[in-house]
Amino acid sequence: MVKMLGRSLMNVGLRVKCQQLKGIQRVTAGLNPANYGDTLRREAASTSTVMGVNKMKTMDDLGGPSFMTTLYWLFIKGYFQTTQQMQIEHSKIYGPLWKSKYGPLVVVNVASADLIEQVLRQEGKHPIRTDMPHWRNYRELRNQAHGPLTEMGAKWQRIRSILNPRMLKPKHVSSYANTINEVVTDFICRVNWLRETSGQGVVVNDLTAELYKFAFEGICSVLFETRMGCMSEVIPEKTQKFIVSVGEMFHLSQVVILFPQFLWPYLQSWKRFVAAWDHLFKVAEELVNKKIEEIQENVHLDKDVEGAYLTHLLLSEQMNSTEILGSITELLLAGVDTTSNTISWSLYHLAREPEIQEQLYQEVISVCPGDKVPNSDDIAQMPYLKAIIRETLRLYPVVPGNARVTVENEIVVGNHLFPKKTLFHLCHYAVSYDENIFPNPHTFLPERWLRGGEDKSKQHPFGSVPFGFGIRACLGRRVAELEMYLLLSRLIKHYEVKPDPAGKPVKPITRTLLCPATPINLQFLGRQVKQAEPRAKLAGSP
Ligand code: HEM
Repeated sequence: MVKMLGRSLMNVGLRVKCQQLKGIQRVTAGLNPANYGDTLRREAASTSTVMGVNKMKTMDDLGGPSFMTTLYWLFIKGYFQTTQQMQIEHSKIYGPLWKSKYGPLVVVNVASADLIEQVLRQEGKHPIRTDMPHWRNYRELRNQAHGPLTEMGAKWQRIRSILNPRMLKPKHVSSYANTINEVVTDFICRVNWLRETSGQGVVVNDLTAELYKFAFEGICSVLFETRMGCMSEVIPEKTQKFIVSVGEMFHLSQVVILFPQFLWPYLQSWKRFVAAWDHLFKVAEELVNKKIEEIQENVHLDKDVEGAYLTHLLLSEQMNSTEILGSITELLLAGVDTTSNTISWSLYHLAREPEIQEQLYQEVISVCPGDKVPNSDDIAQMPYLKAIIRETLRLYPVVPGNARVTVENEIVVGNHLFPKKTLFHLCHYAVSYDENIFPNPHTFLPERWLRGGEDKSKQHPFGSVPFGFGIRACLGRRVAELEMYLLLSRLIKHYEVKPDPAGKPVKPITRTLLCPATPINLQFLGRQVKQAEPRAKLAGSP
């Protein structure tokens, strides 16, 4: 029966090898999460025998470091800032599934694509990442609403059903291209100004800090059709403080969580964490209120009320204003460090690998010759550009370790039965460097993502999932991709990037999100564009 199923699947063109028949059972069962779990359970029971009696392994049978050993790794061996690397080291010691203890909290670490797939396919109807007690505690303290990042259960599902359409549907997302392109144009002008004022020829220092401004400006233009002045020579203080607060909040997040909750009110880091959130909510509130006033004015003047994301949210009246504020704050916050860190790493590698950069340049000018500015349709014809972003996210997944708490059922993962409420840490960073899935894992090889490429056909669908999986996956994925494609294609069209001659290799660190440990400084050499784009004329030759 299974063989017949295998044959028919091959007949309809699915490339499934015969030895993966077990996989077929799971893939087909995976369409129904309940069956998927049952299949794993049967397999686990049939392979685990204790004194001749079938008995499934449990969490107690898992190895892993004690709390003291974990503290030793974090603070004596110095992995606190490089927990992504600790994933790799621990998986070498304990295998792909192990448990770690953080005080009373037990975390099950999962560091293989197969096992991550097993967890995610059993995540249930309302998946939960973690209960994020510190983020939730802030909202209770200030009486603020939860947004998509922090909400749970049916309430989360309701929020996503309201927020999803205009963030994820291709026709809506491509309508943001013009707005984003305006921000890109201003960024190119800013790069030109930075080169001129850096006093170091064509070097732009601390590119990531500049890209934070781009990303904030970009997400604000999508959500509010408002410009925040991030691209001007002097950045408004409030805007600059928002960007700093995002970084501060992510950084303090991983400090606060190490302490028991009753100690938080006495911690300096908790007070700073609260102050950072206060600023994020304050800026978002001002922007939401400004939009409400604009709409009211237009209604008063009997004008048509049209607009982008927030306008639709307000007009649809599906959420009250507190709920809108909770969601908008979380969207703004999620939109800053994510895209900017990714583009920083892409440019860092392109500067070091001129052949890859040249191939990208050729692709961009062949689709958009002369002064043509890429739009969404053009991007669809740039597979190499997309492969570069994909490969960047493999080497530097912004979320290096994701999580799931299984609240609905006990689940089977890797022949072990886990009770409800088990907290799984999905070690995406470690899996991204698995040489069985990605040969030469440390090499920046965009080709591996090209359709028809040898590597692509071998890849495991859960080998690199930078935007997460399933119904809880990244809400901003489509907007983030559009921003990154438009920016990278136009930057490379205008400039040849090269390493700073005085620069050193840059390594990643984890501050909840993966980011560069030291500033990325690059040279931006103007290309000889025959007909420059109007506002980017400033970006001339060096
Ligand atoms: C390179 C860019 C980005 C990457 C790699 C990224 C990655 C992720 C990942 C891994 C998750 C967790 C998904 C899961 O648990 O399965 C996530 C969630 C989320 N992201 Fe992104 N993200 C990016 C950009 C953005 C942007 C620009 C926005 C806002 C417009 C955004 C908004 C969100 C939100 C709201 C969630 C929570 C979704 C939920 O829990 O329902 N992200 N993102």
